[in-house]
Amino acid sequence: MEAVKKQNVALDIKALSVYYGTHQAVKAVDMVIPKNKISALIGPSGCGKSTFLKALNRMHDVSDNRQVTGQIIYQDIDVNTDKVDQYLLRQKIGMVFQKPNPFRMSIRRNISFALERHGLKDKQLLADKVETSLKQVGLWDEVKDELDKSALALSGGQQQRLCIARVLAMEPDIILMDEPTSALDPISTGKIEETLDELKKDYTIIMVTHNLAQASRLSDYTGFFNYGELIEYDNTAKIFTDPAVELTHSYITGEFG
Ligand SMILES: Nc1ncnc2c1ncn2[C@@H]1O[C@H](COP(=O)(O)OP(=O)(O)OP(=O)(O)O)[C@@H](O)[C@H]1O
Repeated sequence: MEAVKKQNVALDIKALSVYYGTHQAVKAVDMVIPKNKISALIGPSGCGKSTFLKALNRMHDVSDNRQVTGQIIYQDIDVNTDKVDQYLLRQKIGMVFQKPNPFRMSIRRNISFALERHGLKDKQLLADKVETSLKQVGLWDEVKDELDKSALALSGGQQQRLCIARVLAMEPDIILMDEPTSALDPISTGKIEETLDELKKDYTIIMVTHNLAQASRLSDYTGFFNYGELIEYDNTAKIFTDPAVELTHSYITGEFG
């Protein structure tokens, strides 16, 4: 991949390894992730994509016999150290999971809850935040008249867009997504893809996907993982048409996986 200018780097990952006990699930990954682009992470089941993604905002509970070594440079700081407040880090590097996980609360509260806990009290500001973030995910028109209804009454696709809106309300720089559409129908998937395409103007998105067609139509860059190693990371068009490594070609063409 061509060098990325420093001001365009969202994350500079150096020799990142993750261990579950003695099992090394991620093996010394180096990766420079460009800002305001969508990067897709692909590879066969169990190759360490989710483990890698979770390490980026320190979701691994080290007390659980896990170890994460290496550096994750975000805004000139290595965030893979205990000195960094994980709570603040997760605001700046938010996460959306495979299965929509809205809080058991109203649509409005799903967005405002964390903001209120952060001390935002002004009702008008809170209302503005709810509206803006729901508009960003294209959900506002669908829910504006029922903001006090339970979020659990929404469809799966709407719930996932609400979860994305909830992350956006915290004003992150980077959004991590672990197979964000794999539990959704094709229409909801299409809406989320449209949303992500729109969001990348302002946010860096790093997304694990099993869906190669999705990676190829949506992402700017693609990283191929195998057995915990990053085999290659490059422009998506290059990975899908002319990868540097034969193994990537075999995976893309469905020879294994
Ligand atoms: N909580 C855990 N404890 C122990 N080993 C784990 C744990 N989670 C994952 N692993 C192991 O780490 C390796 C990588 O798993 P991971 O879920 O990161 O892969 P993946 O590429 O995201 O897989 P998939 O595409 O199936 O979701 C696998 O060998 C898996 O068995």
